[in-house]
Parts: sequence; structure tokens; C-alpha cells
Amino acid sequence: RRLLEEDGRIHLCIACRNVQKSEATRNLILAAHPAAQVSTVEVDLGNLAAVLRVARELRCRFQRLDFVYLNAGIMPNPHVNFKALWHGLLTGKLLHMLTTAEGVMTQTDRLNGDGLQEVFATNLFGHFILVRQLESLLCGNEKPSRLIWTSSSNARESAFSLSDYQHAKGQESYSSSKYATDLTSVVLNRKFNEQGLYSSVVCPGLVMSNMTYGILPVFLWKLLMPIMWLIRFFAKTYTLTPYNGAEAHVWLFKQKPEYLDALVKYHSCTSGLGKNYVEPRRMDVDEETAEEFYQKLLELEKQTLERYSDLLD
Ligand SMILES: NC(=O)C1=CN([C@@H]2O[C@H](COP(=O)(O)OP(=O)(O)OC[C@H]3O[C@@H](n4cnc5c(N)ncnc54)[C@H](OP(=O)(O)O)[C@@H]3O)[C@@H](O)[C@H]2O)C=CC1
Ligand SMILES: CC(C)CCC[C@@H](C)[C@H]1CC[C@H]2C3=CC[C@H]4[C@H](C)C(=O)CC[C@]4(C)[C@H]3CC[C@]12C
Repeated sequence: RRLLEEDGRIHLCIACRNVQKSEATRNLILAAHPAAQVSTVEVDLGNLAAVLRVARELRCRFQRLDFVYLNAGIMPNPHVNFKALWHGLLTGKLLHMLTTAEGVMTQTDRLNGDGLQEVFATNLFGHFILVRQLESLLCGNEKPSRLIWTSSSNARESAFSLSDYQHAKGQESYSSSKYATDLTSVVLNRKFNEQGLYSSVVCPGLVMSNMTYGILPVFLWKLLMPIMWLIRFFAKTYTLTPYNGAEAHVWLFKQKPEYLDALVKYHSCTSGLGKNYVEPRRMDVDEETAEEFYQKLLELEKQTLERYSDLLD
């Protein structure tokens, strides 16, 4: 909806795994923008066959894509370590913990139907395969095309390891998948800028959504709301609503990609008085690690394409 407010002429295609939800979203958007062009497409990003199928469908439907928002993400079985928060209070690290959740959250991951770690597959690899399969719609256009990944301030190098890039062994699969997203975006820029494709990563800040409602119950978040409004005076990434959280996504929509820094993450922020703005912050990524990781993604992509060769053109 915010993108249509910026430019009512765009054709918006909503990719969703749940057909009812995408239709309901389409109807909501059309209620606010009756003349808008809004279509939907079904895809489960945690299922590689479905990703290859949807890429084929998109290649048939569109000649080019100007923006691809890679937003789907999961955090299964989250666990909050309240003791760590208490320790953070005593050691002066509380604010950092409240904005990055460093040392505060763990998750339990599992294998998906493709034999991949579910969080890695959904948060990164499904999107990666989609982007690679859409290369013909994204590269070599008159105007540059853009990828905008929803990463997180929870992305952390120490949670990621090249030897276990799917994070099968640890308990911070979410943090690892978001760090892997940051690495991937950096390399995509290096490989594809010359062909007119630019990639950026954003963090929406702490937003009340189904993801956070899976961490603490809704009623508790509602009770905590006055405290979070107060925290916002010190932690500007407490955007709290999806509208505020989308600030960086919308801001990037209006920027010339040639002027953006590939090593920066764009954070949606909201001031204590409720004003939205975007803060660019340098990412803690090692470019050599990023390149090595990219090669591993390409290897996994090769295996995927061999396995599903019947779904390729
Ligand atoms: N909420 C927060 O505080 C923060 C969120 N983020 C990131 O923002 C993004 C959006 O999350 P948020 O809105 O908070 O959480 P939600 O759980 O509300 O939204 C996640 C979205 O991803 C979709 N999704 C999940 N798995 C798949 C899949 N396999 N295939 C297709 N779609 C899928 C969900 O679809 P469905 O509705 O069908 O479940 C849903 O629309 C995520 O990448 C998250 O990591 C980053 C920083 C902070
Ligand atoms: C007074 C309240 C704010 C106490 C709530 C405690 C915890 C449940 C939350 C404190 C910090 C939160 C988070 C921080 C970073 C988010 C990150 C950017 C993200 O991508 C997903 C959600 C977060 C991990 C979020 C989750 C809840 C907290 C740990």
C-alpha cells in the first residue's frame, strides 16, 4: 500500500504461500487504490519445486521486474533467555540486547522436505533460487532492477559459519540466516551491478507481527506496549508497527541504486515522538567470506537444478 502511495502506476504482484491471504491483501489494497494493478502468485519459498514453478510462471507473465521485495521469513520455536536480559541490565548491555537480541534468543530448526535446514531454506535459499531463476527479467533492462531483502539487526557473524552455513548444529538459525542474507546481497552487487541489478538489505526494526506473536503471547506484547513506547526514546529501531517498519523499504524504492552503498544495511527507525526515518549502518561483513559462501550457494543451486531438471525450460 505504501508503494502505491508513492507511485500509483506500478503493477504490484503479491507472492504468497497462502492463496486466501494474498487475495485478502489484494482486496484490501484495491479498496484503498481502486485503479491499481494488483496480481497474485502462489509460492512456498521453503519448497524448491514450488520456487522453480513460480519463477517459470513469472517469466511467462512479465517481461521485466523493477523491484523484488524478498521479505518472507520464519523464526520457528523461539526461546527467550530472560536471565540474559537481566544480566544485560547489570552489565550495561541491555539496550544493545533489546535492539539486536544478541545472546537473548535461540530457536530449534529442522530439516524441510528438500533435506535442507528449514530456516536457511525459507529465509535465504528459496529467495536466492528465485532471484537466479528470474535473472532474465532482472538484468539488462533499460532501467536498473532492484532486490530488497528484509534482513535483521539480529544478523550476527558469530552465529554464522562457512562449514555449517545452514546452521544445522547451533541454536541461532535465524541470526545465521540473516547474516547469510547480508553476505549474499554484498556478492550479488559485485556480480550483477554491471548488468543493471542492484541488491540492498533492510532491517524493519522490532515490529509487532505474527513472528513476534510467536515469541511472546499477544496480550503480553499489548501489556508491554507502554514500556516499548518509552524504550523507543532510546531505541529508535522500536518501530513497532508494520507501517513504520516498512520505512526503509519505501525509502529505497525512491533512491537511485547507483548512489547506494552495498556494504550498508538500511534500518527503519521511529523517534520517541513517532517520526519515521531511515538510518544507514555499515555491515560487519568480510567480503572474502561472502565470496566463499556465494560459491557454496552456487554448488547447492547446481544440485537443486539437477534434481528438478524437469521443472526448467
Ligand atoms: N517482526 C520483526 O520484529 C522483524 C522481522 N524481520 C523480518 O521481516 C520479515 C517479515 O516478517 P514479519 O512480518 O515480522 O513476520 P510475519 O510472520 O508476520 O511475516 C512473515 C511472512 O513470510 C511469509 N512466509 C513465511 N514462510 C514462507 C514460505 N515458506 N513461503 C512463502 N511465504 C512465507 C509468511 O506467510 P504466511 O502469512 O503464510 O505465514 C508471512 O507473510 C521476515 O523476513 C523477518 O525475518 C526482521 C527484523 C525484525
Ligand atoms: C520490554 C520488552 C521489550 C521485553 C521483551 C523481551 C524480548 C521478548 C524482546 C527483546 C528484544 C526483542 C527482539 C529484538 C530484535 C528482533 C530482531 C531484529 C528480529 O529480526 C526478530 C525479532 C527480534 C529478535 C526481537 C524478538 C523479541 C525480543 C527478543
